[in-house]
Amino acid sequence: MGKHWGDFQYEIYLNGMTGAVPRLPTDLTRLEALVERRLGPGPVGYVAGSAGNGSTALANRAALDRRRIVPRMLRDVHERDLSAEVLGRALPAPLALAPVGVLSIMHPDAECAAARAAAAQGVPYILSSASSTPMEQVAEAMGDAERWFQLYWAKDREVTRSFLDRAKASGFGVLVVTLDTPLLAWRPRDLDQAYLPFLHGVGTANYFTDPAFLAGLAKPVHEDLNAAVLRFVGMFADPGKTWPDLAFLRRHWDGPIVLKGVLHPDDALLAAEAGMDGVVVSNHGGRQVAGSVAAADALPRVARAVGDRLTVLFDSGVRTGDDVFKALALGARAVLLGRPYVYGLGLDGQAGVEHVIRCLLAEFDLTLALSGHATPATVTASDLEESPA
Ligand SMILES: Cc1cc2nc3c(=O)[nH]c(=O)nc-3n(C[C@H](O)[C@H](O)[C@H](O)COP(=O)(O)O)c2cc1C
Ligand SMILES: CCCCC(=O)C(=O)O
Repeated sequence: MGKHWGDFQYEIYLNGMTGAVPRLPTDLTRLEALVERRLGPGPVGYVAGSAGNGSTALANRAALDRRRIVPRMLRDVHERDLSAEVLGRALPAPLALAPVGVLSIMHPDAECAAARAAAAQGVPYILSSASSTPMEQVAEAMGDAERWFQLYWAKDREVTRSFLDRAKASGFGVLVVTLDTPLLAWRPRDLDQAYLPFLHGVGTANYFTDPAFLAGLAKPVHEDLNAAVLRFVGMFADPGKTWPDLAFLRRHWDGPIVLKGVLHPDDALLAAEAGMDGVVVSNHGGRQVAGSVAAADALPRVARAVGDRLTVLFDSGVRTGDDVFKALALGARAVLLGRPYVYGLGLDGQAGVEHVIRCLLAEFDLTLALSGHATPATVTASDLEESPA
């Protein structure tokens, strides 16, 4: 039997009774305001911000809020097991930390702290290509814990191939290829603050330590940072890529490949035909296409289209345990969590990320039980109803 994540609530109550109040709020939607007070509008604006007027991020929330759980009673939820099999891996819960770049703007221990927190809780950590720490260092911080690598599919084939080789050698088992960021979207909050970390060489660590990337520079990075940044900006992604190009990745990666940023059912079918193992139904947390379909609205259509052919994962807007429940009911096998863990990192480093993971899974465990389920596997579409708009 798995551990009961919900028991975390008693730990918090007992700590509180002995005078040790929890350091961070347990309602994760309160973290953003706290971290903004601590770190200021530039970094937090970058994390919290989204594309255009923010309509997609709002739609992500609305699509989850509109769906309501219809709890069932008297179904023996005394013993519960949150574990889930995802891409051949036994996970303690249907959760992974989403790939988020440039974490050094939140905390000096950056990706290593987030990765250690994920490892301590047994949750897979997905390292961004755009991390502020080289992948080898993050891997070392994680011991043998479950880690996945997110690829920004570079224009330069040699850099892509080198990233895959390095990720493999560093023990990353699943490749997550992000498709929705061939260009950076129009992001007014960052534009108005003139804040883009990459232009200062932040979030470029994997590139600036890569032999294939460095081979394209006339001078070492420390002698001409501008040239290095320009090379990064010009090649980190490739708007010219099309579906047949996936054959290259399939040839060079033995493990599971998951395509992140799929919203149209036809794209999910193309992913299956290209020999991929899964998709993440995601609109990048509303950061790419303003006016896009909400991720939770796209999810059931994608899940229905692919059936058992692909593993369907979900992110964009998950903030609570009931959101995790709803995503599973809409057809996801597991969810990725983005901004909340980044705020936890900004507020309290590794401990802050662990706090966020434990709160989310405690709330999920209790929601599951109180809705009549002892395991995520029994949650289906019939557990939800859509409230009238
Ligand atoms: C600051 C920030 C940086 C991100 N960087 C990446 C990245 O490097 N690669 C990627 O695939 N997704 C990236 N994402 C998107 C997340 O992986 C994820 O899709 C999104 O945050 C999920 O939405 P949520 O924040 O509402 O949970 C980033 C998101 C944020 C907020
Ligand atoms: C250069 C890639 C940007 C990182 C990212 O994915 C985001 O800010 O959403």
